[in-house]
Amino acid sequence: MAGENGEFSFNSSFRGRNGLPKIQTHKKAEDAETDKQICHDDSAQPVKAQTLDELHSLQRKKSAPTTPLTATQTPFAEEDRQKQQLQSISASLASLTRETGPKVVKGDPATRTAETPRVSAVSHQHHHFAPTLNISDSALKFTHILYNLSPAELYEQAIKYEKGSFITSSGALATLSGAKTGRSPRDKRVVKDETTADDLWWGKGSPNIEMDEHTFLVNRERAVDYLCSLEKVFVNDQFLNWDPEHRIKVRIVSARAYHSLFMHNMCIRPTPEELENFGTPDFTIYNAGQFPCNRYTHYMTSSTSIDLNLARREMVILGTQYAGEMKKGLFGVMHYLMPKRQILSLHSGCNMGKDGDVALFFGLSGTGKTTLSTDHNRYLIGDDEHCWSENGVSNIEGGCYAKCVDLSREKEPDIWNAIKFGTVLENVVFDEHTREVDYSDKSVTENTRAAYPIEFIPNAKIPCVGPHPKNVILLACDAFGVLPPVSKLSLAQTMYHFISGYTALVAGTEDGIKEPTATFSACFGAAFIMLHPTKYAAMLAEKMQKHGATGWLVNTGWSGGSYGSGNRIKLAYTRKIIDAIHSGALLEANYTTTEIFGLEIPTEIEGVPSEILDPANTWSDKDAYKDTLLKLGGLFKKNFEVFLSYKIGADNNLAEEILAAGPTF
Ligand SMILES: Nc1ncnc2c1ncn2[C@@H]1O[C@H](COP(=O)(O)OP(=O)(O)O)[C@@H](O)[C@H]1O
Ligand SMILES: C=C(OP(=O)(O)O)C(=O)O
Ligand SMILES: [Ca+2]
Ligand SMILES: [Mn+2]
Repeated sequence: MAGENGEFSFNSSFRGRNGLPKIQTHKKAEDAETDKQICHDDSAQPVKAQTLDELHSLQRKKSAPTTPLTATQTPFAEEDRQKQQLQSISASLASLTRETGPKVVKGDPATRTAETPRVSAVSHQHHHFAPTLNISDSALKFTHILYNLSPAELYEQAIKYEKGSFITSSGALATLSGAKTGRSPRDKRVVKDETTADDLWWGKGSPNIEMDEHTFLVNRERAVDYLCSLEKVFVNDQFLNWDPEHRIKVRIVSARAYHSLFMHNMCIRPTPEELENFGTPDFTIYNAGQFPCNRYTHYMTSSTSIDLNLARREMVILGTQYAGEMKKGLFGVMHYLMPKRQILSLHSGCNMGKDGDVALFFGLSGTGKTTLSTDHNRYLIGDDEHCWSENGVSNIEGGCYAKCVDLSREKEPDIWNAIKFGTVLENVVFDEHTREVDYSDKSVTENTRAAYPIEFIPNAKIPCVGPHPKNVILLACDAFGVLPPVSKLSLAQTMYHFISGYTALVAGTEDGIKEPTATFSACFGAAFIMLHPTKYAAMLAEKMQKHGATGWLVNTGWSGGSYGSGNRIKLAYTRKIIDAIHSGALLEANYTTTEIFGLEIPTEIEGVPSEILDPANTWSDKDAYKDTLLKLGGLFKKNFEVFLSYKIGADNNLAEEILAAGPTF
């Protein structure tokens, strides 16, 4: 109701002429009876606290011990275990040139009591080396360790201490990744030593830019010194790979709650029991994100450096806070460790039908792995990184990392609904007051992202493992608009397109890409593979043959013209195409063969207009179509030249067949 001065208020009639009604302090006699039925403020038990501090201390209680103490486990054993854990963290953070590990203590420095923290766990380590004169200042201070905090605790840390952290209307934690909003592949370095010199893929086309051991140690020291100089660091101990036989233990040391929550979501979360018995990690990341590398350091070409040392089983991150760097960095490690065990690592999404039919979705960034593997009618095994072993497929990760640009509830409901409490939302724009996210707003970056635990998808398959794949779908986002929406591939064609790894890089995921650019990225993930592409290709061919998987090429890119004149194929059509692959219907369809690429294309698919199945039909300018087709064919041929001299598999027949499976003209 509007008041005299036009101001708006509720219930203005409730107010007396002179403002608020008077409070009655004396009970009237007739009120006494009804009074007994009214629950009074003081009728409940008083709280068992004498002071406000005491009251607050009642609010929180320690988690119950997760592993019941057995006869052989005394409380002292528990203390020993805690000691070992802190010693292990201290060792992880050790300077390589001064004292051993720093004095670490668990807990938030903001909530510590006035007395000196108890560090019995670690300080005795220093005593092996009698107190020396060259002890440094850093040895005198404590580094507080925030160890495997829960999402709720990480939210509080982020909101209290990290600028740009906010809770959105759906409960997700919005955060900014800083100056870098995508990966920096040109700043990745790998230590070349006696082993890796022979094992890894180096040179033209390889993502492995070399650095020497010494320079790695320089950067490691820089990162560790930075982290130890902080009052507190976050430590996550987690797993990679849902295949229990080939599980890898990873430790992530980072400076930001954002990074800790991101990895909490993306890696496999240990149960409390698994965490108690975690022991020594197999691999450690030092993420000193906001701290740059030194450009006077050998091999450094910018202020960003992501350094991998396989012998030390360590990775150092300097000068980028983009969290995807950690996830994809570990993926690189798996691309080395798994093939050594005869397990194929895959840059693919993966899902499974009700009848147990598994499909893999290979593709570079932005081609649809996450979108298409998240399918309401199928079980999600994972959206991005998998292993294919003798046991079948397993997800490497414990979460998904979805693009949010133009995200819509209607088109991608499962991803939309996964953006809730616990999810990290990177670089999105939201309303200051309502905290509603505007997914169409690209003011910060095109590469807005959501990282959530896989169980936020309702039909996730937990544990994230499945039988051998039936369909291998290669996704390409063709910005030229000449690749058919779907083609059935022979094994040789599958290998040809797998090794080629064609797509158009769309703006966002990699730093510096502003408009779609044709790229070839071997194995649909050259930025992450460690061995020569033919090693992975040979393993894929062997596995597909052995398990009778069918290969498909799906263009999720343009139709009816190139980028600029045509349009991106409707997601609804791509989903229908994928449905027909899963159901087996597409295997039964009639096919014709295209010119130049020699691709077999179906004439009909339920729910998809037949005329779009052959791109030749969709271009109004037929000459432009042919020219563009030849242009792309030429790019494929040129790209494949470097692979001509390589042998694939045991005999060389496959290599010849593969070459013949490419464009011919
Ligand atoms: N026809 C289509 N098929 C797949 N994705 C599409 C299609 N049209 C538009 N998109 C959009 O393209 C993006 C695909 O990205 P994403 O699934 O995250 O790729 P990846 O996981 O391979 O990096 C999503 O934002 C999706 O909404
Ligand atoms: C995290 C990434 O994955 P994708 O874009 O393939 O989902 C990335 O490439 O940085
Ligand atoms: Ca993805
Ligand atoms: Mn990916």
